[in-house]
Amino acid sequence: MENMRRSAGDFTNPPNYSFPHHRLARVMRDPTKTPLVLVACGSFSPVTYLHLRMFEMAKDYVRQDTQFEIVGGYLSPVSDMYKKPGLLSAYHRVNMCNLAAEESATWLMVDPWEAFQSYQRTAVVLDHFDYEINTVLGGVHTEDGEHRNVHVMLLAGSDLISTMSEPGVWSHVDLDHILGRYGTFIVERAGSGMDQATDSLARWRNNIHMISQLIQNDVSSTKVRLFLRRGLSVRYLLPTVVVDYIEQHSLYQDEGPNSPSINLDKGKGKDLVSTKSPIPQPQSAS
Ligand SMILES: Nc1ncnc2c1ncn2[C@@H]1O[C@H](COP(=O)(O)OP(=O)(O)OP(=O)(O)O)[C@@H](O)[C@H]1O
Ligand SMILES: O=C(O)c1ccc[n+]([C@@H]2O[C@H](COP(=O)([O-])O)[C@@H](O)[C@H]2O)c1
Repeated sequence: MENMRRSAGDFTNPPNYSFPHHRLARVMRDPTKTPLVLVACGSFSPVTYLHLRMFEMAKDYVRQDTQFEIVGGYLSPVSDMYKKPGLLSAYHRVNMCNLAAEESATWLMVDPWEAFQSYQRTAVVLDHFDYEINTVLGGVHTEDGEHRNVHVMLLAGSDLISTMSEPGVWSHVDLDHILGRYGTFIVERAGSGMDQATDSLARWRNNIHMISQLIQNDVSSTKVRLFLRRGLSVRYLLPTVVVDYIEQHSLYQDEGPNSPSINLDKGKGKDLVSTKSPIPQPQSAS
């Protein structure tokens, strides 16, 4: 299954879906490198500067320490069915991500594929990107017209990778698919140690790239939501267009049905109360 490529019938698409690729570089600058697309999966409720910063940190790392060339980056907001505390509707989360991506880097896009349908496991999401970019679009080319398949990789914070060592959260088959076939860039996150995050993932270590945070910044969506509920300013924690959107639509005024009560502790508030979503029963990733 590791080397198997999916076909159209393996995926369910939301109504009127088309894969966004307007900012995907179709011609590589350096033919000696491997083209790379970064995919960040998460709630993005709301998207913050830290989410955008993850892409910039990965870009520096990729340029300095790898043989990859980034041809595009995607935010992939999770489905409403994920039912995580504080998860605003996919409609608003996707809109906010689009506003943030459009005004930020020129290579960032938002794929609404998983947001507007049933919950899709991350292994399936990465397969979807691989399928859309390499099978449907036909990959990319060098300046000499040589075809290249694009490598898709997961971009995540160390807290997300830590959950991969927690029993019952990810299926082993999916982990092997995500880390064995695709690989990941892990951005250090305050309160979630890098070594601890990857200890039990050692067998895939060649596909796991660790990126240290040289400027500590522990903005989290949880804290932003809490600030908003308390009427505190969130300006300069997230793009101004997103702050304006939140104000215009009066978002995050209530805790919402899934929200536990949280405190402004260090980290994400996750130490005080479990915010882990009930993950729907995994189907096979093959
Ligand atoms: N401050 C941060 N440092 C490093 N990674 C981060 C940071 N904030 C978010 N991420 C990463 O971004 C991805 C998407 O995160 P997500 O949308 O869950 O944001 P969040 O701030 O963790 O949300 P919440 O507070 O609602 O749990 C995850 O891989 C997460 O680890
Ligand atoms: O695929 C899985 O089995 C799986 C298990 C746990 C989490 N995930 C994904 O990881 C992301 C977690 O986001 P968050 O906001 O809970 O940090 C979200 O995109 C989930 O779909 C995926």
